[in-house]
Amino acid sequence: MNNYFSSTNKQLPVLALIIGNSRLHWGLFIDKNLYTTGDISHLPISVIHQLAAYPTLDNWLTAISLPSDLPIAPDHPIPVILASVVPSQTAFWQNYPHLCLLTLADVPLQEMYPTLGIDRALAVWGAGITWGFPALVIDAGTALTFTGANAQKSLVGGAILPGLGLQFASLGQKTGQLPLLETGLISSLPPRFAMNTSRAIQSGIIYTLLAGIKDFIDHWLLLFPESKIIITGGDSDFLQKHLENQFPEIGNRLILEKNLIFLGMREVVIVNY
Ligand SMILES: Nc1ncnc2c1ncn2[C@@H]1O[C@H](COP(=O)(O)OP(=O)(O)O)[C@@H](O)[C@H]1O
Ligand SMILES: CC(C)(COP(=O)(O)O)[C@@H](O)C(=O)NCCC(=O)O
Ligand SMILES: [K+]
Repeated sequence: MNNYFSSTNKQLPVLALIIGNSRLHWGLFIDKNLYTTGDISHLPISVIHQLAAYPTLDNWLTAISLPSDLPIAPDHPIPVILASVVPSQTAFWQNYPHLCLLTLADVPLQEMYPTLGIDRALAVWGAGITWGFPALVIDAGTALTFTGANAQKSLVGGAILPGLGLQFASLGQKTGQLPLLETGLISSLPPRFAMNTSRAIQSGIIYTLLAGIKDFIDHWLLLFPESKIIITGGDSDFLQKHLENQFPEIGNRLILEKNLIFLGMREVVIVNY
């Protein structure tokens, strides 16, 4: 791990970046605490090269909308901890000074398989450390993933399926006459047996997704009845709200934590150095 992250610098600000398949999620740690977060589009390579050449706070202020009143000097270099599941994006960051690129080797979870996503490893580790093991994480991002760990802090495994937005996009893009719908525009659940095309798509995708999530949770709880279940990702508010309505006994035990992966990053890098 980069020397910058050694104990002498532990009071300094650190920017944590998670590169997902849809967006870049950033979180600024100051003094080991998550100070502020945001979600933005992937940064263009030109901006990343500029940041690598001048990695100072004032350059970061123009690249992402950090608060302007931070307790950090404008010429202070900002170290970056990066967790990426998009290799083409990871490559753009290789020359950033003070870069800490997280890999599975940084996560103390046992029995991981080599191609497990670093986001999933960090999320389930963060969940277990914060709420206790066993833990099941549901990450409702571009892909929707289930990732479980047992009381021995070993990966039990999980599942991957297209996320809510990707399910709408696949119907909108791969068919001749279905509209492209967006999750953000759905204010209420459709009738299950719908009488127009948009509501029929919403019904099909949302009710099968909610039922599928319930089924995975039921199976997990047969194995680990006392497990905590944490939901995160861009569609987590939407899914939690509707799971709560449809299946109150499951909805009520779901913990919603939008910053779950940052909690994992904090555990594996920030608090230990
Ligand atoms: N402003 C937004 N841009 C993109 N997706 C969004 C936005 N707000 C909510 N979402 C939802 O978030 C999902 C993507 O989740 P996110 O956790 O951001 O993905 P990833 O981590 O894979 O990049 C999409 O399915 C979409 O429905
Ligand atoms: C499953 C994922 C695509 C999820 O990514 P996301 O939806 O958060 O962008 C990512 O964790 C990944 O590429 N995983 C590698 C395969 C695996 O975890 O088994
Ligand atoms: K995800």
